[in-house]
Amino acid sequence: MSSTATATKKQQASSGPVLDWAAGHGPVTGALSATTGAFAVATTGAATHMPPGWALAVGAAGALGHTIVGLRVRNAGRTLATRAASWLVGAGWTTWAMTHGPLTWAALGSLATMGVGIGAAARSSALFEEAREEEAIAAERRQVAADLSADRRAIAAEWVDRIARVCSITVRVVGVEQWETGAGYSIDAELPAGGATWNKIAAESARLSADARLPHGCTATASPGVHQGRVIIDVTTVNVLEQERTYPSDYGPLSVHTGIPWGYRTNAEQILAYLREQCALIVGPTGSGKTNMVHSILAGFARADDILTWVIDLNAGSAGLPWVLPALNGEIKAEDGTAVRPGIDWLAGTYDEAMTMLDTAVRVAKQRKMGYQDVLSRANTDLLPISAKVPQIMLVIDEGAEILASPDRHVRKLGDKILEVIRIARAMGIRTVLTALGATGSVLSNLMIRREAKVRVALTGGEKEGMDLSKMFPGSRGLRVEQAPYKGAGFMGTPESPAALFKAWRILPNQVREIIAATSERHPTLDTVSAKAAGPAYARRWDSERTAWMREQATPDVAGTFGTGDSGLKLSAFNRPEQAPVSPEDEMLRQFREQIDAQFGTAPEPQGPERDDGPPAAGGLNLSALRGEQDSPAQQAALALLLAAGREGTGASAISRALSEEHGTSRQTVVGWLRDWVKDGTAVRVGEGTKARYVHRQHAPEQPPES
Ligand SMILES: Nc1ncnc2c1ncn2[C@@H]1O[C@H](COP(=O)(O)OP(=O)(O)OP(=O)(O)O)[C@@H](O)[C@H]1O
Repeated sequence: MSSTATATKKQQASSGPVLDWAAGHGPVTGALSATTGAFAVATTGAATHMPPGWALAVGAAGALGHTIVGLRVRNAGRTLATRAASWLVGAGWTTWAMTHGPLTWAALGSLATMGVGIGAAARSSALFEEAREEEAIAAERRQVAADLSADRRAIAAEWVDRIARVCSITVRVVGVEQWETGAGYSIDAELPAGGATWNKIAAESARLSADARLPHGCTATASPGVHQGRVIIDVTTVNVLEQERTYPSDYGPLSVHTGIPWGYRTNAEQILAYLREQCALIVGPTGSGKTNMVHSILAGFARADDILTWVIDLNAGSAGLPWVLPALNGEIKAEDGTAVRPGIDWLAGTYDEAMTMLDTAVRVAKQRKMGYQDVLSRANTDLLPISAKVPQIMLVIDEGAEILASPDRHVRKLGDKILEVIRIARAMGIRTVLTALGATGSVLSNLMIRREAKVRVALTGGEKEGMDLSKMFPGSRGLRVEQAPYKGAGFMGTPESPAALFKAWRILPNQVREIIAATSERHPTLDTVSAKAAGPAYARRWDSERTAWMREQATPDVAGTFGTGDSGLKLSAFNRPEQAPVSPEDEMLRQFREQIDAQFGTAPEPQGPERDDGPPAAGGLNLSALRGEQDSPAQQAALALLLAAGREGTGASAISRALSEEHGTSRQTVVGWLRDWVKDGTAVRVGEGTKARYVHRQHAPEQPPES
């Protein structure tokens, strides 16, 4: 819209002028309006013997009015002249026509010629006006660019001098790029002929930083440019490692394929961990911010729609509890008031549970290898294609490195299982994140860890003792512990991003709760092939006897695990005697079980590759109701197997085979249970004779609508 039209609109809106001298006309309508107006005035004026001088006076006033308005909206001189001339020519013709008679061929012919003339003049002045506006905008842009490049030129000149002074090399700066994060800039420079290399500048990093008077924690780091005669110098001007930055509040979906953000670099850019094939090792002494970092890692995994997170924490469960308790406690509800799923898929806090989890992981990996042969051959790959339907399992093992290096034979068994998972499960989509307090020598000398765990983090948090960065990041030079003296800060290196300074985001319990709520619907469920292999060990993971250890750990202030006093999780339900007819813990676990049962079924909802993704179906079987005296663990396990069998269903023989080792259940007993379940609607029998299968009602083909 032209400035004239804009000004007109504004004017109308504010004062509403009686005579609109700036009334919008195009070249054609303007000319038409002028000529028809002049003709009308001339004919009426002649008929009524109006003094011809009046027409001239009106024309002069029109020219004046339009000129004033034109000046106010800053029309070009050419536009003003065109408009004023149109008024005056029109008025002149009217005066002449009134004197000599408007209805003569001479008057009409000259009027038509005048109309065409006014139209052409108006068109040319409109075009000129448009061009003038465009030129003004371009000039403004040129000015901004000039200011910017003046800035860059100043930086370039300053660094050419500095490099000459400190390194005795005269470079030519090719480009300066200011970082979008505002934390510094990069200089692209050409090295002089004569064999100067980028390393010579890199070696003087500390002196260059001092010469540039950079704040503490900021660096000037040189790295190779596009070819060996070029160098890139990254200069940080703001020490973002010193600042406390909270976990980004965008909890949008992530994927194992697109990388999971674990923190940010000194240029404030996110650093991503790609864990489809890699395992990770995080080392941090007590107080370095390791627990906080684990929480921000779990946050990233919770946000992914193709990751299931299994956590082992034999140390009071602090790594996993905040991701389970708010859901377990019923503190968080979905928007529609239904229960939310915990932010992690399984939490092992005891030796036995950890062993069960690791055994399950091994079984799942082996089963996937067999069950997905056709998928692998169709995709022509030996890496199982991970998706929301066939999710990656991320095993997060707090102080896992200590488990691996433990002198205790019992604990070492767990360590061996961890190594087995790392060894066999890469292709099948199970990877581990191990944390370590330190003592990494023996762990890092383990070939399996060296080969498979190349995503590495060393949190220093000011700790200088026992931090051997050269072992954590072999081949990296110039990393010094004292560069990152802040909690949550340290070094991170991945196959994609060389080891360098970084910091983890601070994540507080309220964000953990927000993420649990925001991601509840997004978590995948274990695929049918894996769920079958996982069996009851997985399906019953939230059972009361299995989660009993949480009762001891669920002290009133789990917030302590976040190192914060006031904004911690308030696990009030643990301390609410009025809600605890038996004991607060039993009541809490009962509620949790009911919620999980009601919302998702205690067993996973296997979603085979053939099924659509979707939110977990509500109204799963309330297993809590079945958990009576007569309901034996074997029967519960059988029911879990039925659930895990999904749409395909299963039979008495298969169930009894699966139960025989642990429970010694006979086929006959299972037949009895199946018959009972068909009677009470828990299961549906499909097929006949040898093809007869039992399908849990959740997966039954024609499931009656829930009442
Ligand atoms: N990324 C961070 N940014 C800012 N401060 C942090 C960060 N991470 C940790 N901190 C601070 O450091 C303190 C200790 O953190 P955290 O409990 O995670 O350390 P830790 O290494 O797990 O120690 P411990 O083993 O004793 O639990 C926190 O209370 C917090 O004040």
